[in-house]
Amino acid sequence: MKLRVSNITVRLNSTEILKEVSLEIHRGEFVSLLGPNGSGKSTILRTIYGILKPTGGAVYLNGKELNGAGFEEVAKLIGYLPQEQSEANLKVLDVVLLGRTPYIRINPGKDDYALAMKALELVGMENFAHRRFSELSGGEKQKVMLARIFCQNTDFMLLDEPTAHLDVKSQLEILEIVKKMVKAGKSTLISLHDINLAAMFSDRILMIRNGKIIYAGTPEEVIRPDRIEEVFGIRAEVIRHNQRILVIPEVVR
Ligand SMILES: Nc1ncnc2c1ncn2[C@@H]1O[C@H](COP(=O)(O)OP(=O)(O)OP(=O)(O)O)[C@@H](O)[C@H]1O
Repeated sequence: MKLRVSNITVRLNSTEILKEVSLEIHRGEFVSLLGPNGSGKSTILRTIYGILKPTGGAVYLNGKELNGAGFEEVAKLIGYLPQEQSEANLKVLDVVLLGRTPYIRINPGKDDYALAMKALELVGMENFAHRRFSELSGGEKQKVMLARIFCQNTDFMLLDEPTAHLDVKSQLEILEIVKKMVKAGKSTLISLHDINLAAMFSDRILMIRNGKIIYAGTPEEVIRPDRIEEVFGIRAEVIRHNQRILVIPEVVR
């Protein structure tokens, strides 16, 4: 399992949003994209999934170019959690079952329902199975959307801000689930805003600014005060505590 993004350039409305971005993700890797608002994190994820077409470069999964592959083929290999949640007027269980779409021929079978319920249990939302998705809170919706990705059971997960809307315990629980899946052989590329969470869970971090990956490496290599200042425009102290990296931003005046 290897995902290779080779020199992709993306132009939207004649503005160059991504500039020759290259990256690789291997089996069993948890890789985070860190960067300020508008730096291009979602655009990278959307381009890998094939929603946006690059004007230059290409995306390869296991050596095969993804551009041109059919939706079903891609959806069996890659699960994509978008930033915005669908407001579909469906029951929670049916939203999760959408993750089984690439595998379902006519109607979902017993196994599909069982996998969807298991995924809901994984995110602690099994009691919400028969509620309307549109009536849930932001965090509850986020967990249901994650359950959908988990029951899609792909080798590769693209997660755009999976912890947005979640309380601190849920943030840790969700990233723990993803980490466990990664340890079991899956891979993930995650866009995150919380530098401390990224440092805690990532094998590697890609720092992006103005549509370019400018630093890449382990959290120890990348999370440094000078780099945080360059990428985010803030001063921060970086401390090591109990083998963890903690970033303490200075108050911006
Ligand atoms: N369809 C579009 N047309 C023109 N510009 C676009 C379009 N979609 C996105 N952009 C711009 O591309 C840039 C990158 O957006 P993107 O959503 O990838 O950033 P991001 O790093 O994910 O930001 P955030 O942290 O705020 O989610 C932004 O400046 C955005 O305004």
